[in-house]
Amino acid sequence: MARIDLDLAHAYRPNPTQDSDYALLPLKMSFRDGGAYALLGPSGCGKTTMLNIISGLLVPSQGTVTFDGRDMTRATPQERNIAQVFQFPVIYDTMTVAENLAFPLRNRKVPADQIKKRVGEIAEMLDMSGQLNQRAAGLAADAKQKISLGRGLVRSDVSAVLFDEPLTVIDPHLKWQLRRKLKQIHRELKLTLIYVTHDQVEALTFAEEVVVMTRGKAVQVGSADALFERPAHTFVGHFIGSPGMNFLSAQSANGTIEVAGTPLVPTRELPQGPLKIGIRPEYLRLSNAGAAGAVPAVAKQVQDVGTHVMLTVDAGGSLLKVRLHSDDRPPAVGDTVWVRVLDTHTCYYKDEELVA
Ligand SMILES: Nc1ncnc2c1ncn2[C@@H]1O[C@H](COP(=O)(O)OP(=O)(O)OP(=O)(O)O)[C@@H](O)[C@H]1O
Repeated sequence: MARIDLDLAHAYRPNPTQDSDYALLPLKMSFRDGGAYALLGPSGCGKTTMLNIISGLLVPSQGTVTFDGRDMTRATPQERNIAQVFQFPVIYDTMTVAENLAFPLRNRKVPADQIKKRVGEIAEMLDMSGQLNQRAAGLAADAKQKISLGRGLVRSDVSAVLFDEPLTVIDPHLKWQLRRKLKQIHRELKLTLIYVTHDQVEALTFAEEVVVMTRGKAVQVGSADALFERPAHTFVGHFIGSPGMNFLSAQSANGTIEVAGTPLVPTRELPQGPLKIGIRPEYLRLSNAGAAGAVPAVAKQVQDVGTHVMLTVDAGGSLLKVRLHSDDRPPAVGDTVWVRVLDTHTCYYKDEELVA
């Protein structure tokens, strides 16, 4: 296993001049030895480009990739000793499950008794012990993908295991099980794992640290908790959470902050000038008229989603989602309600970056 450091940028076209010419804008990032990471972001944000640069399938157009301080920028995937699991199964149909799992170890001339032991362990972790002697050809797509996962995880001497959307072909129920399984496997095997996905649930369940990417930029690297509580960029606020964070324009001057036409007293020291405040639907509370930190709003939609009621309100022209608590009385559409927009969970943004 290895610590992986990136200090690079990548453009697929020659002579990049503007930001949009880059698939990856200049970035510096470290992946800790033994850490579990997810690269999360919408289609086209640069996840696969970053993964291919780490694996050695792609040489960055500028900068370096180092493994434990050694320059690996131009090293092949074999020289980097990387295992990869792709979206679709890469296995040998004519071999049995056990032979497939053993293949990466046989290639490395690992002694037979060690192979047997390791294959047994991996099969057990993936609930495949009963299928070891079956031919891969007869198995369903998700069983085949489990073999691919197993082949990625079977060697304990790899620098890292890279996964590119590995659960795409798996049915939803099994997907849920496998996500948990991978997390458990990570705890047991302590391999460095880097996992690409555009699915936030997948990223947040699997990874200790999630790298959130948008338009060639890694905008935040953090735990699920940090991404939820303190999004470093408004994009992270929007992208993480269901629904995402609410944003309201605000104006800060001389110790007051005007939000949706209402002057409020901030509980924190804030920079002067135009700001955005961000507050999650889970933290936005209904309050009494005129309460500290609250603004008036008009109820636009009241939606019972089973576990809770989701209220949509219009506060000075901005629509906000409020997740009602069990003791809140849902208003009727058209009612004026007061919502507390300033509290300890409120985040403040200037030019889309978190400032307080
Ligand atoms: N071989 C290539 N040649 C030219 N441009 C490319 C190439 N591969 C990717 N790109 C561009 O680079 C940008 C980043 O693509 P990348 O595949 O890394 O994104 P992604 O986040 O993995 O997206 P997806 O989830 O759709 O795979 C996109 O604008 C894409 O069109």
